[in-house]
Amino acid sequence: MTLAFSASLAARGFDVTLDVARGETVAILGPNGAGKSTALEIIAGLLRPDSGHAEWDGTALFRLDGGPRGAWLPPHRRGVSLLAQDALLFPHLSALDNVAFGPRSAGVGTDAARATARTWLAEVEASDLAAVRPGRLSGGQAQRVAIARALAADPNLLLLDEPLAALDAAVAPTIRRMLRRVLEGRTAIVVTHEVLDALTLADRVVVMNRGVVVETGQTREVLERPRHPFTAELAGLNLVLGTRTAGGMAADWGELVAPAASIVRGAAVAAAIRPSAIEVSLEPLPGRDNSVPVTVIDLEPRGDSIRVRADSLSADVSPGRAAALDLAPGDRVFFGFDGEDVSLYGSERPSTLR
Ligand SMILES: Nc1ncnc2c1ncn2[C@@H]1O[C@H](COP(=O)(O)OP(=O)(O)OP(=O)(O)O)[C@@H](O)[C@H]1O
Repeated sequence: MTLAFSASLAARGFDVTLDVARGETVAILGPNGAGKSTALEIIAGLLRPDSGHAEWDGTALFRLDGGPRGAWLPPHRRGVSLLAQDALLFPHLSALDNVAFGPRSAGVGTDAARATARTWLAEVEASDLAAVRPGRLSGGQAQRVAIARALAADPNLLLLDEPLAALDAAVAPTIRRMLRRVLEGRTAIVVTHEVLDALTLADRVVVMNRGVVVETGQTREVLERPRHPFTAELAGLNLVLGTRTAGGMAADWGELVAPAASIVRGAAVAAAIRPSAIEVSLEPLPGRDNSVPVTVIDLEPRGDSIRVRADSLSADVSPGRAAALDLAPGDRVFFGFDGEDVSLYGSERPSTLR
């Protein structure tokens, strides 16, 4: 591991261990207040944890575990560049000089620093903005310049805190594509609460909630086969935990029909079901492999569909279907889906939860 990090900070309920390998992009995914920014601030050296240690390639960034070998490297000596959520550009400097600021601070001469800055502006497809002052940049343009500025410091480790959150929906995809290219082969941690960012930018994902890591692994594997209810919620999937039976699985609220030939009976299993695969009906659905009686808890508009949250599962229906069913909280209805709509897998992830 290139970065080995472990820290706790009681005031923020934060207790996290994570690693990043050289050339790897790791996404930290989680809701507001999960501790994602706290992790970046501690790694960058802006915040001191109560205890813990972090090493980069064997060199201590900090070691606060007591004893005589304590260490605390100041932020500018860590080789870490943090693009914070509120990355402000210097208003009185052109985009080029904003990007040249890092190399200049490191002692590089003006011309050489500007040459470096031009390279990084080109890297983020913003060469044409070199002479423009920040006040005249759009949100997307300013973010390109801020990313170039973070890269121009030539960090070993790049930390990006919600790099796409402040951007218009129309601009985010082009910046996301640019970031994907820029991050290729770089060692980086990207904080996000968007599953799409994790899927497009990260090799591995660390899911956090309330200051702790709840799940980690290869991005696609974690998001398609969540083991933790919280990850399933982020991924927009129903997660059912239970035990493998002959025909599928036993959940605490009943039996689910699902194919999964390779999992032995009695094993702890998880099932993921897309809400859009579930049919909602006022009557039992004998034609479907599964017809689960549920109680509606609430209805929530989601894009062009309505999410029907029930006690055990959630289903997405069209607004027309929701109106036809005249659904309301407390209603008893049936959720129908077939075995082939259920993705069944072992619920343990022993090797990747590090
Ligand atoms: N400056 C601060 N002083 C004290 N507590 C803080 C401070 N900043 C954050 N916290 C608390 O620390 C916890 C973790 O917050 P943090 O900002 O790291 O979460 P986050 O996952 O980055 O959330 P967001 O997505 O909202 O940025 C929260 O309980 C938060 O209230």
